Amino acid sequence: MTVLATTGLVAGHGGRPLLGPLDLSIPSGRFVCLLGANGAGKSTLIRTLCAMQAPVAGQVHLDSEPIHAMPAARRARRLAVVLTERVDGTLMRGYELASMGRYPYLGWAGRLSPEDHRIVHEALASAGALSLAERLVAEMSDGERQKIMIARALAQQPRLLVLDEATAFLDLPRRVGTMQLLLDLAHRHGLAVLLSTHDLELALRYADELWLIDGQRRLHVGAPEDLAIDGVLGASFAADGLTFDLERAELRVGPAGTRAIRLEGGGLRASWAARALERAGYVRDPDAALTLRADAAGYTVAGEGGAATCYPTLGALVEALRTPSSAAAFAREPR
Ligand SMILES: Nc1ncnc2c1ncn2[C@@H]1O[C@H](COP(=O)(O)OP(=O)(O)OP(=O)(O)O)[C@@H](O)[C@H]1O
Repeated sequence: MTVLATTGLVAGHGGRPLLGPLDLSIPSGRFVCLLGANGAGKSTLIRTLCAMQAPVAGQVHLDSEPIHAMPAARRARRLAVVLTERVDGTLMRGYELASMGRYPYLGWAGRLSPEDHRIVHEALASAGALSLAERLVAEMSDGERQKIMIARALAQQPRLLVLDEATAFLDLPRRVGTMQLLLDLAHRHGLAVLLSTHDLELALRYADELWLIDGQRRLHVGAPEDLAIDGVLGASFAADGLTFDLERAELRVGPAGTRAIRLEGGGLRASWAARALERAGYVRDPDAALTLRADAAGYTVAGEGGAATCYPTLGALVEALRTPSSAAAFAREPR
């Protein structure tokens, strides 16, 4: 079921178009990641989708209702937004801040019912923030505060959860944890989730769908794997001098290596040896005269003539390959 839909949406500032026209949609249960370079227009699009700014043209519908005309309280019961901006009310404790998510549901007295408290508790648990309930928000780390903000958003019981660079200040384990949480919220709880991020590799791994803004401010939509195979990902990053490695699903600075080497062996040692070779400026070529054998004995480099040198670690191998004298010696091995 479609939660968010746009028709002919043009997003921009002061009547000047930046992106669009866009026909986008997010059904319930889908986790979408919005990617694009600095200044591509991610925040502009997110703010427009969430009715925080007016569209230059077109419409945004939330549950089939035009979002820009929706009364704020009703919108807040369906849409929760997590921004990177610092929160006010830092004298609050975690529980109090999370419970603000219930405000759109409270009557004139503004009292939380036992049911509201249960929902706040559940939201804190889902966001992995129960242990932060009694902590002062002012004394929380960025990552801890982010968890409370996600708990507050969940306490709103939204159908659509939108996060603008919500993982930006988190360390890697917490970024991975947040991505997993967002995926679970979509797949297990049926939320439609939209996250803008610069984290390409995590987005590739976790998103059901990518919205990718390229250098010409065109928006490409598709499953991460389809955008990779179609070359859209590669083309989008080429302008920044980056190469998208299709085999390994990651970005690389500059072109692939120039010296050819044949890699023998299997398992973990060989796959990590492949990475190390790339770092040392080598490309794998099954017909190359130079060979690296990765096995339990170590990493053995040999020219066609048979003279071989064994290195105990990949660090030692890369160092040798990078040293001009030994690289030249390998190259001189008789063919
Ligand atoms: N209030 C504003 N008025 C006019 N132009 C703006 C305004 N806010 C942003 N812009 C411009 O719109 C463009 C897109 O900005 P936006 O913040 O949407 O990009 P972004 O993709 O979120 O970037 P970043 O990754 O750096 O956060 C930029 O050129 C920016 O200067």
